[in-house]
Amino acid sequence: MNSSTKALRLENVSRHYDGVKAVDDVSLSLPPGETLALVGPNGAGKSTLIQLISGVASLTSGRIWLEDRRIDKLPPERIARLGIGRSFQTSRVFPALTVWDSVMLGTQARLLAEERASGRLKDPFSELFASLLGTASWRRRLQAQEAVVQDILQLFGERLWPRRHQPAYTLSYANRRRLEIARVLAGQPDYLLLDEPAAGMNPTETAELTELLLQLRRLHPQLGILVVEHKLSLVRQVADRVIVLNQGQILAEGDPDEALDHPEVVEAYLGRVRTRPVSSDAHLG
Ligand SMILES: Nc1ncnc2c1ncn2[C@@H]1O[C@H](COP(=O)(O)OP(=O)(O)OP(=O)(O)O)[C@@H](O)[C@H]1O
Repeated sequence: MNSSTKALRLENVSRHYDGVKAVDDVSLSLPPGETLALVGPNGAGKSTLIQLISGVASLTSGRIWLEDRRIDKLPPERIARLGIGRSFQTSRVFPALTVWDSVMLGTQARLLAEERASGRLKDPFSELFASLLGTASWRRRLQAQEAVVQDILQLFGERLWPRRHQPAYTLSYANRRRLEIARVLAGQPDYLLLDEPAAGMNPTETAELTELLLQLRRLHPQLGILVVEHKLSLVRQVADRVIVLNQGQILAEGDPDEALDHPEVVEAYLGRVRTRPVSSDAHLG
């Protein structure tokens, strides 16, 4: 979430699996500060696109850029250190770590990137000695990390803060999903990629998540968010722009109402042309 954020660009990106065109010649751009929602039926290629951007899957063809830097050949940890943080479709928290420690761990991505950029990257032994001796610089860094963790946990209201000393395995499903988002935010990414963050959440939890995303936008106006989501009430409230994927290709693009109510989109999902807008939480899957 630093001020020098650069645009994320996909140029003619494809990923094929044994003849299946999971993503087929997709070009898109996400500038800093924009929230872009990716919607489409099951199997449209949405998760694959997130896998490709985050380096978890490799491209069959095309290029991905962070401004003028090509990132599609980089491993996932390098991409994360460049400021692209992602959550997974199924929660990936470490069950035995406490909520606090899980989010603390998330602060490492940005820290490593900053130290590397400034040439102050510490080797593991000097790190260990600094922590054992409790040096002033080590204490300052710890305090800064703790302040980040506290701010992030408090974003989630009463959901995570009172549970900060509990191990993740004791959390409810919705809280584990919140924790995963908190851990990604702790890396202070410039881009946040969220894969179905509201999956499995009830309407109250979905409304809370919607409010959280709106609050994030207010607090971090430079943060670019790419959210894959089937729950259209959330999409309509948080997205500046929507891209509809179908069979790996872009079917429609525009502001939420324009894209979601496009007759071809409605027909692709519902098999008929509607005269009224797609209901707010129609499931496109
Ligand atoms: N690792 C893989 N190996 C083979 N096929 C894959 C792989 N990953 C994805 N696919 C195929 O690529 C297509 C797109 O899948 P993807 O998971 O990206 O869709 P999606 O839009 O995210 O769907 P959903 O909404 O159900 O999560 C599907 O046909 C899927 O079976």
